Amino acid sequence: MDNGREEKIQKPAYEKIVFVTGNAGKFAEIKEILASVGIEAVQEKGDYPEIQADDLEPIAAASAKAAADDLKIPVLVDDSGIFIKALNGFPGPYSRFVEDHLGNPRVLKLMENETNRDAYFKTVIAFCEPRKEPLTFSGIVEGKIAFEERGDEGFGFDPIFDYNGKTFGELGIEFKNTISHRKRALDKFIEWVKTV
Ligand SMILES: O=c1nc[nH]c2c1ncn2[C@H]1C[C@H](O)[C@@H](COP(=O)(O)OP(=O)(O)OP(=O)(O)O)O1
Ligand SMILES: [Mg+2]
Repeated sequence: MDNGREEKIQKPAYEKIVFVTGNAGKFAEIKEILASVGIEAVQEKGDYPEIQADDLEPIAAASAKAAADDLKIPVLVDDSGIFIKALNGFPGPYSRFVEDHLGNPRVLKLMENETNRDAYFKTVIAFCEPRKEPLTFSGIVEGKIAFEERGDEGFGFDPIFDYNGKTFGELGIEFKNTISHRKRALDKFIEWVKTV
């Protein structure tokens, strides 16, 4: 069996890749997901500008390009957010600002009189090589905004995101990593990286 070609298809082209993020919770999830397919993620805490846009793709792409050109190495970035239906998608691309300035209790307050609790998390993973154009891979997971914070695992909005009766804060990273927006986006990146 001549599997020079087969091996190229199966094996990720990158055994090690720099992931640019200042968020330890995000990085812990990413590290585990990539490790499961034999890719070592190394965290780079650089803080690159995040442009303003209505959705996450252009934000992730611009950050990845800025980081790759500055560091002069291929990089991954993750731009994520929570989109609440009753609030017309808010906070979406402003999720970080809302986490920092309002926090979960005040998001719950905004949702106090809302019967439609539907929400989704979305992650856009952007990959960029120096002086090349970025590629993006997205994933979402649907759930509901809980009525109170529950569970202390995870980070950010995890304690108010209810997935089939339990919050991500209660479910923990191991389960979250099987169905999350981040896992779904990374799976698309992993599929792509096996083909290059
Ligand atoms: O799975 C998640 N579970 C709960 N909360 C989450 C999740 N994923 C993102 N989040 C929150 C964190 C931050 O408040 C905002 C994303 O902002 P985002 O700019 O992507 O991340 P960040 O500023 O924390 O780290 P960095 O830009 O350095 O990667 O949504
Ligand atoms: Mg950020």
